[in-house]
Amino acid sequence: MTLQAIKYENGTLEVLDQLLLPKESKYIPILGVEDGWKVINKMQVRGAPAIAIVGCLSLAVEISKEEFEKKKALRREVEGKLNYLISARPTAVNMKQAADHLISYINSLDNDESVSAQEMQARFVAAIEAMLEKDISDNRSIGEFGAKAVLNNVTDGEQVRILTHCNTGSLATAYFGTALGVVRCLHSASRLENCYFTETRPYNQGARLTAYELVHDKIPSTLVCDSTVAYLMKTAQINAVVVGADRVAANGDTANKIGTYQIAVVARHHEVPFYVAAPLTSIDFNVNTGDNIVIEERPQVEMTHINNIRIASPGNIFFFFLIIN
Ligand SMILES: CSC[C@@H](O)[C@@H](O)C(=O)COP(=O)(O)O
Repeated sequence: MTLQAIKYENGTLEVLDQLLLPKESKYIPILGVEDGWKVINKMQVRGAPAIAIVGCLSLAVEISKEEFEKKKALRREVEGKLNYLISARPTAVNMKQAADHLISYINSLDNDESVSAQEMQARFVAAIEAMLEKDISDNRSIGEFGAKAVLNNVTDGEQVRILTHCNTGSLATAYFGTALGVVRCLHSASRLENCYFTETRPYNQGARLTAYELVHDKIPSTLVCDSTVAYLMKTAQINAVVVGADRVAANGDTANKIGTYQIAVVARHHEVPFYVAAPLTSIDFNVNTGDNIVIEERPQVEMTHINNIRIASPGNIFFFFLIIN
């Protein structure tokens, strides 16, 4: 059975509610942009590439239902709604890149006098639908390149131990994944001894989602506490750390799930190669360095509660770790 977090067919969209996983597999119908914005903002769908795909597909669903007599009206609606979707989660750049690309595409269709309003609508929806296929083929390439890069540092035939953080698999993308795609490729080449993955507080994308995917694919793996990473590197002979990215600045600085930085520092200390596996759509050439990446601030309840049960002592505490991306 294939793990399918995004189900789209002929203008109908459903997404797997990732907040309920692994306890429950429930799909949420997305009837338009407002629903798309909500599932992204509430993190029912998450992972930078999946955010962009679901955001854009929610727009495809909405405009497929409408009739446009004037091309300008379609262009205006598309532009406004894409800009709105970007605001759902600011750090992941993929939605912004997709919006820029689609806005310039719709402008070119608008300027082309041989294209009717109906044709413009159909072509625009087809361009969004193509994003799904493109993401899957990009992920497979990332997986292959990444596996090769990791294996370049080890002797012929040696099996490797990988550490990853957060969830970067089928649930975070259209399918296959970025960093987890590298793990999948190493496993199918019979070169993976074990994939260690962090629980990834506060939202436990590792414990809930990466665990779910690795068990599903029968990939040898071990869940570790976030605070185990330094000890693991000292004792478990990790061959490489592979993580995803929410946004990569022009100089290579990378923003990813909170905790990624400390893993990178520890990897450097232990001389373990550290790889960021990401598609070109995660690179933001408009931002020179990581200092200029807008970091998302999440509600403190995501840290103080698990499944609506308070785990932090109540009181007037200043919660420093509000920033989780
Ligand atoms: C292929 S997913 C890339 C990143 O988005 C991923 O590494 C990550 O940190 C996801 O964080 P999330 O906050 O769950 O959206």
